[in-house]
Amino acid sequence: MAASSSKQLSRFWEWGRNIVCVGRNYAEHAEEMGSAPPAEPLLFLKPSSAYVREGSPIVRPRYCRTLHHEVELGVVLGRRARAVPQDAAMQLVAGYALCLDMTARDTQEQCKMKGLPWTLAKGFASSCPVSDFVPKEKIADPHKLHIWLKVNGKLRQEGDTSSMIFSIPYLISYISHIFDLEEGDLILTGSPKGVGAVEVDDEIEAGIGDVVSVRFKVAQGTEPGSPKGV
Ligand SMILES: O=C(O)/C=C/C(=O)CC(=O)C(=O)O
Ligand SMILES: [Mg+2]
Repeated sequence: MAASSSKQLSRFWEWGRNIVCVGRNYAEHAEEMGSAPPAEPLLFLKPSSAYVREGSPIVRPRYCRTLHHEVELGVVLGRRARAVPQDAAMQLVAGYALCLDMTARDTQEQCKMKGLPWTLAKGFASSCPVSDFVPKEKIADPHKLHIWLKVNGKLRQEGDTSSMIFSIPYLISYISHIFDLEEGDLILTGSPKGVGAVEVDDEIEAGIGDVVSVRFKVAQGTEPGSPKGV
């Protein structure tokens, strides 16, 4: 199948595509979480309904008391990838996006203690805010990007993608040997250190250098029927 053009992929989040997340891909973030850096990529998924765009709020689920920000570089696939060797992986990339891996940290701690998957902590509605699509031609080297995040104007997180434990071609190749990646899929490549809590009415601003930035407000979820099992 031919690769999609940047124009076709500019609204990748509307396609209902997969969101594949990489955890503990920065040693200093693994350390701040009290976790060891992984020997192999740690993967989890968010549902495509987790996407949220500027103009809509990030909604803290009712079952969450400690909602954390994680700023991450997102990689958007331009075509299907199955068992791709590392040296061919970058040809499948269409572009990038600034992404937030919003995390119900208290729920995640409960899940970790009970040996449960992280879905409730990582996959709730609006847990994946994304920026505009950045075509790959605009990024000279995705492993030399400064990603940053402010809360109410105060710098909370910054990191350089050169510090990733597993590179983008390694991740694409690794994931594509487990399941097919599809055109429009998004890979969140992990958070640098400095994750922290946000409160209702806070404003998050985050970006990739001066290439792209986004702003989101935090709101309280009001849906009844919150999970009680965690
Ligand atoms: O190690 C932990 O307790 C938590 C790790 C994460 O939440 C993983 C990520 O999402 C990440 O590193 O970006
Ligand atoms: Mg993350």
